Amino acid sequence: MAIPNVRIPSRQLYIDGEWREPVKKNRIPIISPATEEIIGEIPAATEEDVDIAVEAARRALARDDWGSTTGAQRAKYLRAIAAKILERKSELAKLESLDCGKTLFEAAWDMDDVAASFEYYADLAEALDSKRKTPVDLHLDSFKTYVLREPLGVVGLITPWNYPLLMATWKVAPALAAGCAAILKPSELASITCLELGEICREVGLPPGALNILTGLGPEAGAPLVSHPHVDKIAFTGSGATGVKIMTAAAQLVKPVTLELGGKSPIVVFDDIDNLDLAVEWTLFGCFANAGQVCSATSRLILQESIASEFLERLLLWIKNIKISDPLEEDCKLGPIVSSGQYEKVLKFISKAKDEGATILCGGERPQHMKKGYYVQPTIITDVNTSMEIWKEEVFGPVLCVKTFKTEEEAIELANDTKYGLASAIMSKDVETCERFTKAFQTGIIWFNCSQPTFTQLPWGGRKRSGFGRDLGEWGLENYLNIKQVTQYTSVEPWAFYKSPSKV
Ligand SMILES: NC(=O)c1ccc[n+]([C@@H]2O[C@H](COP(=O)([O-])OP(=O)(O)OC[C@H]3O[C@@H](n4cnc5c(N)ncnc54)[C@H](O)[C@@H]3O)[C@@H](O)[C@H]2O)c1
Ligand SMILES: C[N+](C)(C)CCCC=O
Ligand code: NA
Repeated sequence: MAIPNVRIPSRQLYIDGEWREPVKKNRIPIISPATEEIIGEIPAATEEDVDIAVEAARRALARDDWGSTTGAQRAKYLRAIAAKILERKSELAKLESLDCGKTLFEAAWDMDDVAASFEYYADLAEALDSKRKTPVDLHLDSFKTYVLREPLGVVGLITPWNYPLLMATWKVAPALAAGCAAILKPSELASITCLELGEICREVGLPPGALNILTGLGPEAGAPLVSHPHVDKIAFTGSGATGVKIMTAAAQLVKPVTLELGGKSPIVVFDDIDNLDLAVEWTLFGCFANAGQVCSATSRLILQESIASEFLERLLLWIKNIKISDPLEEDCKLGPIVSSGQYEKVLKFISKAKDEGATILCGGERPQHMKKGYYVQPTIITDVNTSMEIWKEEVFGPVLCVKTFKTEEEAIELANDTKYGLASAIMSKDVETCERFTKAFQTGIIWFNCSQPTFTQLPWGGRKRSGFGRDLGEWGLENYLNIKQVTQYTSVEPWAFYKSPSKV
């Protein structure tokens, strides 16, 4: 096994521009998903730390060095952060891989995306200066009006472990671009790189309190953020169950939330595809990248019956080439699941599918050559019916389930046969078929002839039980802006609704 030449920094909470020990001094061990060993620890914030961080954020908004900045000034901080991320890319990628088990290659990809997101929102922060005040012409002589776009205030950002720094960045970068003061609560299962973002913010001189980073458990550090009266908005990415808790708690204060939740996304493959291998590779990538721990994973393969057996044979051949190893090893294509809890959950989904009568076409177990770590083989499940758990529930592991279809109507029905609505993919050479599916798919993201490519400029989010609101693109920035209308009476004439006492 490759021994990583990277030290895991020991950090405190990042509050008000400095490192602070949690009030209760609690810490949480970091367990390597590849070796099951304790490799470090993170600070565990509680309600008391949330109060301190919220006050620091409020002070930042009240101070000129953050609260009165122009978008162009904020863009400089965002670009400086992007530059530092790239400078430390190799180290950050290793830390991410050690912490959550993703392959080093994918972790390095993430770091490029992180830097690109900070750069992108730097551009949008600059552009915001000219859009801050928009006159609205009412075609009236007596009124002049305009609309202001202002920072929303103090925002709480609660994020998951599958793309730790990237998911945090999708919220931190637009929140800072908008001029908000933010409190980030990353997942307790993978917080290392998010804490390093704190060090980067300190190094680039981001004004104290503009970004605070509180690591810790969901109920202890996340919940108090949601119910804090001075947190103006919660942006959340994570599981549906937590999303419901957050929405319920936020509703008590009529606090706005955006929720990016899970999915059970379909990939529909038609028999007119020219290149079977191309479709096979996207199918694999769509379900097994990041060991299937992707909210948008296309984990339901819906195959046209006429090519089903040939397609499955090709899938089995390609799967043999997936290198399962320590995620830091060169060419590793499948690392471990993030934690023992998630690992057990994935194996339970597979055994329940077997119990319900499905066939495990390949995989289904821990790979024999991996003696330690939370590894699961890439798994394909056939003979699935639509009442089975494996068809309906998000596994969040390398598990693909397969059904076949004869007609387009049947394919659409199967694709939409889910409570989720995040993403869908279609593989066909016929543009009109693809367009009909675009209309029919009940999801926020649609991929033609591919699965998963994600671009910072495009809106990301779902509908149905996959949540609401959009990260990324200009929509991501809107999440953190308050819209304020200003109406001015410009006439010198009386309003004349009441009778004036001076006019007897
Ligand atoms: N739609 C998307 O863009 C997207 C992206 C990544 C992950 N996900 C989803 O996230 C899930 C996996 O992530 P996870 O296991 O980290 O999710 P999770 O819901 O367990 O945790 C997410 C975050 O919420 C916090 N949290 C937990 N309980 C809380 C509470 N009561 N109050 C406030 N915060 C609380 C956690 O500490 C963590 O930071 C999957 O379902 C996946 O589909 C969605
Ligand atoms: C950029 N990816 C790979 C599509 C990740 C999406 C985030 C959801 O888990
Ligand atoms: Na971890």
